Amino acid sequence: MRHTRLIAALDTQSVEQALSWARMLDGQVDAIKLGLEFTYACGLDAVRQVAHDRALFLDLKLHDIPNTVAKGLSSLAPLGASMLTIHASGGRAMIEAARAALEQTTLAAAHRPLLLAVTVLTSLDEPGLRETGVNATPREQVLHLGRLAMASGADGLVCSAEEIAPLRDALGDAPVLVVPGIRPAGSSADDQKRIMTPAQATRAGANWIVVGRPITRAGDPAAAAAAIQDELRSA
Ligand SMILES: O=C(O)c1cc(=O)[nH]c(=O)n1[C@@H]1O[C@H](COP(=O)(O)O)[C@@H](O)[C@H]1O
Repeated sequence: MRHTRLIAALDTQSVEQALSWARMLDGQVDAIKLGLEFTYACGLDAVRQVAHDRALFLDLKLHDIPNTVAKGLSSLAPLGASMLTIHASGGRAMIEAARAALEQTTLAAAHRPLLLAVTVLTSLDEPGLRETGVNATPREQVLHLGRLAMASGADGLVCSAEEIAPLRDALGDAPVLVVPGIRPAGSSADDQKRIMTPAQATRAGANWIVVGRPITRAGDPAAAAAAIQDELRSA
C-alpha cells in the first residue's frame, strides 16, 4: 500500500519563526514547504538557511511566458529543493520549457527537483472557478489540466483530495500527487474550499499531503504533526 507522506507548510514572514517550526517538526514531518509569503519576505538565502539538510518543497507557483518560467526555474534549481511548482494553466509550451530548464540546470539527474503542476487551487469551489471564465467543475478542470501537465513533462500534480480518485483512474500511478486543503476533523477550513481529512486523502491515494495552519497554529505543532502521522498510518 502507498505510504502518504506529510509536508508542513511553514507560512510566515519571519526567519526565526520558520526555523523554530522546522526544528520542532524535525522527525515529525517528511518535508517542509516554503512558499510565497516566506520567500518574498525573507529571500532565498533564508530559504537555504531554513531548508538546511531538510527535504524542501519550494512552492513559488511560477506562471509566465515559457522563457521567463524556464529562466526562473534555472535560477531556483541550485537551491536543492526536492519539489518546485508551476501553474498548469500556463500551458503546454510553458510546462515543456520548465521541464527542459530543470533537466539542463540540475547537475545530476538524481538531484533534479520534481516539477509539480498546480491544477485548480484548493481555495476555489465551482462558483469561484466559473468566475474565472472556466465552465467546468473543479474535478473536470483538474483532470483536463492534469492530463495536459503530465503530457508536457510534469512529474506530478497539486490537486485537492477530491480529485485523487479520478486522476488515478485517468493517469494511473505515474503522477506524484501532492495534496493541500487538508483539515483534521474539527479544524477550521480557513480559506480552503475543497478539503478532506488526512485519513480520507491517504485512502484516496495521495503521495504527499500538505498541512499548514492546522500544524503551525496549534499550541504544540510537533504534537499536531504527530497526530496527523498517526491518522495517516492507521487510515
Ligand atoms: O501549491 C500548494 O502547495 C497549494 C496549492 C493549492 O491548491 N492550495 C494550497 O493551499 N496550497 C498551499 O498549501 C498550503 C496550505 O496551507 P493551510 O491551508 O494552512 O494548510 C499553503 O501554503 C498553500 O500555499
